[in-house]
Amino acid sequence: MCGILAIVGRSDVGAALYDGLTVLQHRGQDAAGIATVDGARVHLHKANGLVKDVFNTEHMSRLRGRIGIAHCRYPTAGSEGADEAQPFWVNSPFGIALGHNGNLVNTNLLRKELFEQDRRHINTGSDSEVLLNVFAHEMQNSGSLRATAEDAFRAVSAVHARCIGGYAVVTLVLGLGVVAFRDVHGIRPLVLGRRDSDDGVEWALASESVALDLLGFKRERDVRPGEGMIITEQGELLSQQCAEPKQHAPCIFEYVYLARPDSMMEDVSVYKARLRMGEKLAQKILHLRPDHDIEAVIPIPDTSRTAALALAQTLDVKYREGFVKNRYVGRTFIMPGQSERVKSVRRKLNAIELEFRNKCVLLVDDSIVRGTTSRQIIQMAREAGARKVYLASAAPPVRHPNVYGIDMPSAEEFVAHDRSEQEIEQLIGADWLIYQELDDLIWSVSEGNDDLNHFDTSCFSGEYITGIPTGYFEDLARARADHAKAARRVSKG
Ligand SMILES: O=P(O)(O)OC[C@H]1O[C@H](OP(=O)(O)OP(=O)(O)O)[C@H](O)[C@@H]1O
Ligand SMILES: NC(=O)CC[C@H](N)C(=O)O
Ligand SMILES: [Mg+2]
Repeated sequence: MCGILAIVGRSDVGAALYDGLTVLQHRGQDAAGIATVDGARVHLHKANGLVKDVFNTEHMSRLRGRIGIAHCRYPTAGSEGADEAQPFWVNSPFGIALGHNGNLVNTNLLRKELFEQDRRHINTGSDSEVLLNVFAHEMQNSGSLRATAEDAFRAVSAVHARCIGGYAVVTLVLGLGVVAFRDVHGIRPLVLGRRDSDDGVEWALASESVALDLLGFKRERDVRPGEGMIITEQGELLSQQCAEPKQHAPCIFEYVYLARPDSMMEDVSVYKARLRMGEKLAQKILHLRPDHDIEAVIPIPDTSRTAALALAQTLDVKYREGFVKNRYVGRTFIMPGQSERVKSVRRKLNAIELEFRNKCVLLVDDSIVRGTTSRQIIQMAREAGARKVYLASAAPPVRHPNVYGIDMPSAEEFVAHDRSEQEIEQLIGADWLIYQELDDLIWSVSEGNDDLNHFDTSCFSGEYITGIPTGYFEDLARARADHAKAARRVSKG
């Protein structure tokens, strides 16, 4: 779930794009990039690494211009290499740069079509490069000498007709401005913000509203599923629906784990949704064991904190910070390799013994995916002297791959794959394991917005709203399972 950002300002935007990326860092830790337009020139810098390591003063001084886009990457397709960092760039037609959050499921077919019909060469394994070339080809089809808004809306319509999957996209089109769009189901997020400066109105688009907050933009609204949005170089905002309305289905995992709690998505506060998840989970616990013996509720930092707090309050049990997080270690789940993830849990979290000794504790996590975190954390709680260790997950068991922008490609890697809850409980070594019900999770989010009642819940339910081409899951697992990534790293030396 990469982070994307675009700004059409009245003065240089390089520094603002950098700052905005730093608060989207939790969405992608592998690579980062910024592209700006400076007159008739595009300046682009991208590389592997965290935002703070990718850009130095010299790079920033070259990123001139009052229009730009930015990206931080968490790969879901192709390799982890620097050549697949974003924004991607094509010089024909017009000069177009693109940043993409999401994942396409018909990349192979598109790749073939681009080569055989559209005569375009794709240089990497990235689905985003394919998406850019579909958009560029459709822009080229217009035959215009200069890019127009009509051409761009037509190209967005064609992208919606050709591309299947999850995508929130920001592009820079030289001579026109920023063109942004979201897939027809609105699986991946994109929000618009406005800032009034002395020189006129300025616009920003971001994966999460937290980036708008930081930069002083007021959140206006989410980009609609299937909508095309253009902010011209002159700062005019144009919008058009570029696809027939389909079932709106934002990714529910954004609310569980991906997004920052201080973000608003689809007019729902992520923080409040997580509080409701905690309340629902507590109700389930009280229903199953009205006379439970839980003495303390302890979150597994960071993301589960909010849900754990509400859970403790609803249970009327003490909330305790039993694990301290090393603030210099990033998110473990979005690291590319399993051995790295395993090592990181220990490096990241340390137990405060006092909070565990002789106690019956309920640990809370937002989700259990591969079980990397829970297995180790339960063991740490026991080593710290806990009498009993229960574990509650604010999300239901993850049993199916995610194909829309979260790197969960292979069901066999999930601890819940082909296992009952009781078997998982045993495997991770918990005395009791409680999962959220899917209906309760859906309620927790939809309660924040009356118009929102459907979500992409594929990794819990196995239902894929876009339909999935035959053979896709097999290809995905073959290309992106942990062992495949490890083999790629070895062969690269
Ligand atoms: O079952 P697993 O495969 O371990 O995945 C789930 C864990 O990974 C995430 O934490 P992460 O460390 O990535 O980020 P956080 O600090 O935001 O909680 C998530 O919050 C769970 O704790
Ligand atoms: N997580 C994402 O949004 C990934 C974007 C794109 N599929 C890539 O791999 O770069
Ligand atoms: Mg976590």
